[in-house]
Amino acid sequence: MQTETMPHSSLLPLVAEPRNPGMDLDMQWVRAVQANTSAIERRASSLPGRRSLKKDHQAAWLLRAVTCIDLTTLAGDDTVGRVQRLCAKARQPVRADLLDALGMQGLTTGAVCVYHDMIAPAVQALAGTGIPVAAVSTGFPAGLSPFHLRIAEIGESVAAGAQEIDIVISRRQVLSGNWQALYDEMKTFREACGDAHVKAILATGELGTLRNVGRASLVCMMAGADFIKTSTGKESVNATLPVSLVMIRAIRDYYQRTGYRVGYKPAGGISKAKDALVYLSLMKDELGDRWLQPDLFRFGASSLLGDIERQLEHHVTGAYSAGYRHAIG
Ligand SMILES: O=C[C@H](O)COP(=O)(O)O
Repeated sequence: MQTETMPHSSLLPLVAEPRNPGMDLDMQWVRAVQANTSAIERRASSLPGRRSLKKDHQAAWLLRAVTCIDLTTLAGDDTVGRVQRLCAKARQPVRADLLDALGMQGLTTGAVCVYHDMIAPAVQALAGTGIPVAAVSTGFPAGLSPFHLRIAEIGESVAAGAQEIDIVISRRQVLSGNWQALYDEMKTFREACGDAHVKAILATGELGTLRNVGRASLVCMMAGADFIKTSTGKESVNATLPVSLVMIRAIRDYYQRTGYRVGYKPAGGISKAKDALVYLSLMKDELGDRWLQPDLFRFGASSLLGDIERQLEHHVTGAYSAGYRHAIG
């Protein structure tokens, strides 16, 4: 978690258009949030074909992906029973016979992610496992409830046992270029979370441009976000590779300039094992192995685990390579 002192707020004006484009620091920061759309889209389109994760270690990478899933249910008809079943899956995400065949044990998902009302049953079902409960908050998914209620919601979710809080930012602050207001909002959310980790959901599908995505990423990191997250899963466009590239590079720039490691959570519409491998490959290429751990990388996904388990089954019954252990580390 970042410190409470928010040492980087003085950099906030640099997110706006540079008044003095000749200044070196201005240019560096502004470059970090400018998105060269065609270059990003070219690079993103080549990602699925890349081979930075070795194919014969694919089972290991899929197991790694499992440890990075925020196993999610965010439906209006969620019940205690459904959440209990989800938690049972988080505790044992892959069938025991498959894990045995792969020589693995003790595998769990990164977290379980639910609405506020489902925190208590999730905490109970996960007791003693060390698997944290993440709660979506602040009027998720639109984030348009009265501000004091959004703050109160965070407090209630932390009191109910959520160790991670996924807040939604006010998209209008981005769309109107009101970076100070976005910073203040994020900082207030950060403070309300106390010791809980805070993930800032940008709802990138509603931010208009990649440049806005880059700037909003930077502002949220400056204001103390532990993770930046693409989407609620409820927008019409959710996690995409171009958006991910922009956000990941903002994380890299922020780390290089401040020494703070901020995590990344693509969310919404990620349901195929091969997509998970592309995201892991992107993280490895752009940020390195440190960002392949669950404290710095999560998938927000409700149905990804099922496909991963199916692919692992194929792997065990088919072309399983004993070399996978080297990759799991
Ligand atoms: O944050 C998680 C997302 O809401 C999950 O989206 P999904 O149901 O498309 O996997």
